[in-house]
Amino acid sequence: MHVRGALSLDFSAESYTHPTGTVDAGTVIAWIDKVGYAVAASWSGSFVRAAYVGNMQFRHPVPVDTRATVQARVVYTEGAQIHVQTRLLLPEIPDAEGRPVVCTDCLMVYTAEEDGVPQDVPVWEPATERQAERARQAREATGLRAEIEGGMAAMPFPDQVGERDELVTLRFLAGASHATVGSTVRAAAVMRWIDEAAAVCAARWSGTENVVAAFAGGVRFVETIRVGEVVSVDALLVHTSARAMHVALRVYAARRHERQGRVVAHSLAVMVAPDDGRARPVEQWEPESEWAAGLEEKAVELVRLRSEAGATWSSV
Ligand SMILES: CC(=O)SCCNC(=O)CCNC(=O)[C@H](O)C(C)(C)COP(=O)(O)OP(=O)(O)OC[C@H]1O[C@@H](n2cnc3c(N)ncnc32)[C@H](O)[C@@H]1OP(=O)(O)O
Repeated sequence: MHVRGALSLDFSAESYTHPTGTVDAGTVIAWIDKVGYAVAASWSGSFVRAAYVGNMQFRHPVPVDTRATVQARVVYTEGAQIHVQTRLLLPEIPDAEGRPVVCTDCLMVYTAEEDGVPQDVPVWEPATERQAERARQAREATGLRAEIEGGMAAMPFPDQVGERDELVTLRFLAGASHATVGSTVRAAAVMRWIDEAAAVCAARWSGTENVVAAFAGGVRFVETIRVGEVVSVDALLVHTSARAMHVALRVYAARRHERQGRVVAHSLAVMVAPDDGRARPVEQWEPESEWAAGLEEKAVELVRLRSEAGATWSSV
């Protein structure tokens, strides 16, 4: 049955493009964005742009050559914004209750635009109690998100790091294959670059090639990136717990003849080195300067706030 404002699509990754046997977070996010985008665009009847990609707890790996279903539905609208709840499940793999295992879920916020100008969208009217509850949660999450975003923007990245600090910068050229309508780069492409930079940073620190994202703390897109621009992603290790690495991420874009990039997005990720399906212990990192200690404290608090926001969201 077709429900307006909702869509479900199936995906599968092949083993020759994913030699580790499981699907990377960048690909998973690209699938989720495809379905979320389609739902938001069909709801608004216009072009939409991702303004925010919510927190994702990656609870279960997605194996290659296995059907993965992404479901998305509108849960709230406000002016030009469309809030879309998404989740990825594996119909062929049952959880403890015999239902398809849910690998991750996430809230996406899209803005409807016409020639770069935000356009109000038809109002989403909840028809059931559960829909009303989800709309209420989305409305409330807006306030918490603003608090988190303020904290992210205030996180100072250092100009220079110490010897024991792990800072990785990856650079990409935004190409036509990364673009959406209007020659700006898709959210999913930025998310993939962020995941790749976080993975290299965590791999270097842990000394193991196989690292995966256990948690991706939402991405706030501050500005658009245009095709042809040079995109740099800074990934900085800011905290270790016994088995996990917190990585702060900042994305810059610059026209190719410019040296100084502008900040276009920021995020936080929790990476682990899995061994037989469980995270294994990692070497501990200690902040060696005042700024590093400040950054660590802030990052841990933000990941906690973000995890809480995600947990509240997924409980309905
Ligand atoms: C949908 C997708 O799968 S996208 C693809 C990319 N990601 C993946 O494939 C990962 C899929 N998930 C998995 O395979 C498993 O959940 C694993 C390997 C990540 C983790 O397995 P477990 O060891 O059982 O997970 P567990 O919940 O104990 O967490 C491991 C560590 O990460 C930390 N961690 C996980 N999520 C968070 C979070 N949101 N905030 C802070 N720390 C976190 C835990 O605290 C723990 O560290 P600690 O022991 O130092 O406290």
